[in-house]
Amino acid sequence: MKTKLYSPNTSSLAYPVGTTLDRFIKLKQEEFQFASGELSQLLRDIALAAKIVNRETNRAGLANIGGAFGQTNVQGEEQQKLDVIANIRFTRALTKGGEVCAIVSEEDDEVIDLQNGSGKYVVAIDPLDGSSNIDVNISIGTIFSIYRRVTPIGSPIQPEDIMQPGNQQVAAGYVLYGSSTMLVYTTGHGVNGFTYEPSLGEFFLSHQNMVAPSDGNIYSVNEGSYYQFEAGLQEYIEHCKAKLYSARYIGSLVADFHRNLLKGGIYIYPATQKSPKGKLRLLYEANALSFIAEQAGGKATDGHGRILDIQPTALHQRTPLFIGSKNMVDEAGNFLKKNATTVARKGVLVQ
Ligand SMILES: O=P(O)(O)OC[C@H]1O[C@](O)(COP(=O)(O)O)[C@@H](O)[C@@H]1O
Ligand SMILES: [Mg+2]
Ligand SMILES: [Mg+2]
Repeated sequence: MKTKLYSPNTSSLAYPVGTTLDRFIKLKQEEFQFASGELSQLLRDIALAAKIVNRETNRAGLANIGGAFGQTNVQGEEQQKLDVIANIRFTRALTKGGEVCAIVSEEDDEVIDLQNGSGKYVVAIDPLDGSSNIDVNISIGTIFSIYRRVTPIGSPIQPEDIMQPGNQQVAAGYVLYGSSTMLVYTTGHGVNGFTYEPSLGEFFLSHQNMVAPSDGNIYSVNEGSYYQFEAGLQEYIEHCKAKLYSARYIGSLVADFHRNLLKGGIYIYPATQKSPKGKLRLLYEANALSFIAEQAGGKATDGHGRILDIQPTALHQRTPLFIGSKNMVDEAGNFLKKNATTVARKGVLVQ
């Protein structure tokens, strides 16, 4: 019997599979009559740094750049050597690129003011996400958000340039250093993914117009903290089990998010007794992925309201995150609403 080879239906795709990231960015820019090209260049700068971090990640075990750096960051978390290296690589690329005036990074206590009079953009970045997974060879990532500064270009940076809600992002993306390395981004016109071909040193369009399934059967939450979850969430998790959903949790937000974006599912990092505001950071983790989720037709909340509408009040602010397939995020929210007590049914008090 002859085997029928799988061939994707490419008739609805606007760009050929295999278009390079550079070319894609250029073609996209041409679609917007007044685009100046600076945002395009900024995306290229990020892609370049991602290639370098990809190389460092791949050789971490050989080049003595795995393991702890020996210091803690502003959130009191132990920095890994690769956290520091990735931070240097991305901030260097953004500084040299010339389009950025300020950077907020997980690894820096304060805003990095680049003193760049012509920089129009502010970038918030988690240079290396899931860093506890580096030394055990499990997928890690980078997450970035891009904002246009709101005060006049050339004037000193002001807090309102930095503390913008996620609904003001002009672009956001992530890099997944996984079984292959991918860059996924949005500029508010859908979501596209590019796979890195290391021998050619290029990202190629592989996932055009990504669409999040509106339903799914994967739930991703650190169930080790179950006894610290509020009652409504405990009930939602039991509902997932009753429905025989699959539990999948890598412990790298980018990887967990990416899987659920492709397959359908929900990722939850809720408030716990240990972390009453959750663990994830609004500015450089939740906002970017929420923008991407919405652009792909998914949803992101803090369990109650839209992540992208949260007005930040602190640079390293944390937020609970419920993100992924729209119907699943809605359903989880309904469980929280139905049982609004913050007391766990089994276990301890959350607040
Ligand atoms: O171990 P936990 O508490 O489940 O936390 C896992 C979460 O923490 C993070 O690792 C935080 O990211 P960083 O590595 O950038 O600090 C997320 O990627 C991940 O989803
Ligand atoms: Mg992170
Ligand atoms: Mg990090």
